[in-house]
Amino acid sequence: MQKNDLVTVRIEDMGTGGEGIGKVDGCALFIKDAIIGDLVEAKIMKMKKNYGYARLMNILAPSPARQNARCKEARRCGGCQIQEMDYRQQLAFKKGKVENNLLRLGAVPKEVLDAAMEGIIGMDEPFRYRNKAQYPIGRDREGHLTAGFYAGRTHQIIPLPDMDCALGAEENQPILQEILAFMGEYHVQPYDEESHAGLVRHVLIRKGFATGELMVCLVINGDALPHSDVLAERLSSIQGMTSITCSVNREKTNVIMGKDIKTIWGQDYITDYIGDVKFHISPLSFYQVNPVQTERLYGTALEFAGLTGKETVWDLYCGIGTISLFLARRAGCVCGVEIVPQAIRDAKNNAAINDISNARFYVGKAEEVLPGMYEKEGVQADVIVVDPPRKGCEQIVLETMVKMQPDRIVYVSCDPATLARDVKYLRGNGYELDRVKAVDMFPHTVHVETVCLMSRVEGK
Ligand SMILES: C[S@@+](CC[C@H](N)C(=O)[O-])C[C@H]1O[C@@H](n2cnc3c(N)ncnc32)[C@H](O)[C@@H]1O
Repeated sequence: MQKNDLVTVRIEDMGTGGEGIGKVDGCALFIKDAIIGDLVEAKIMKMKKNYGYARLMNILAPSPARQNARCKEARRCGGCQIQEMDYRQQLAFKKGKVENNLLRLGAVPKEVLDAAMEGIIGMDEPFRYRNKAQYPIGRDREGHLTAGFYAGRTHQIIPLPDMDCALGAEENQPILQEILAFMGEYHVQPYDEESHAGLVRHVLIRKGFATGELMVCLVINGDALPHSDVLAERLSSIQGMTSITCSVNREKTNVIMGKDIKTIWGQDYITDYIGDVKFHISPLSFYQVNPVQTERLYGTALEFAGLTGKETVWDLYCGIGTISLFLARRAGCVCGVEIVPQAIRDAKNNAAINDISNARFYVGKAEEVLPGMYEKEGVQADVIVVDPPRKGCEQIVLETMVKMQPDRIVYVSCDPATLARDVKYLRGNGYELDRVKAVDMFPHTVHVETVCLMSRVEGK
């Protein structure tokens, strides 16, 4: 096989990026937009020794799992990878991914996994789940103002079909339309990356799903937005509008938000709830993007933690303290550790607005704070919750957790491969995998979140 060859391939698996994988002459081919069960014609784009990349040319026989994407730009937009796959099949694919990693990388015996696996929590309505959207603003090929998304691996803006993303809130559409109309009328220029000229770079929209409150933040390459009072008047008539701000970003950078936030109208934050915990969210705050599934994810973590009201809980990699505060009302005390100082400031503020006084938060690396406090102060835990970034827990964090001998470790993970690696270590050091539940936080993407309960085995 060589470049430009046309081949016929049956798709048998899917890669981590959602690309279909099929074999020709024993050689694996990765084909974007092909899904398990498709028979496709593909054109070879690049060949390595044992694998290659091919472009989908024709679907010769569609997979029974294939469906029409709701968004007509689903293939070009980097946001969704598997929108053309039936939702039940997406869930089965994600559950399988978690199981395969635990079996193969985690060396969990099949009978242990079968007893522990409790399935995957999907969404009843897997669209319009995102409470946050960030749209680059620019011009389309004809020179019209547009909001859209970047085509895969480029900074070329593809206009959003009808200014609407199927995963975002319905309010995003009238907000974007109002902003673009305003910019046209008052000759406010969109930012141009190449010349570093123009003003409006991005529009951030957030919605509190529990409160209906809306936030709009325009990221600008300047100190002020001209005629901002006119825009504020127009946007504030949209039901739920609570906060209109500008974020000043004059840097030549791919980082979207600038740190200087100026309020144009209303408050500089919106309020939302996860369960009965209240959060103040400002333009720069981290906040989970799928609130419906977040509540289910944290509910699972809470259930697995098995709290009676007396326990000392450590919540490592705690972000703005969402899990910590969710657990605090049912625990003796909770200690959160997080590397980002602003997130810890938000966590403390969120504890205060909820009258939660049994949560303490520490800024620092989990791999330094936890071992340091264990060695110096002999801190203990009944339950440890970890929700690390994709790379999983540092070895020293795992070692310290084992030394602390909590009864239960609740591991919340966004990467099944590093989860499996860490489960393997914990199983080899006195803990057993008792319960596993996957949660689909991001329908139509390849991502999957997992919650595991590891319980201490007596006598080990
Ligand atoms: C997957 S997020 C979890 C956030 C939080 N549990 C939540 O649900 O909102 C991982 C968090 O770990 C933080 N982080 C990354 N590396 C860290 C480290 N070495 N020590 C402590 N926190 C870290 C990140 O800033 C991020 O907030």
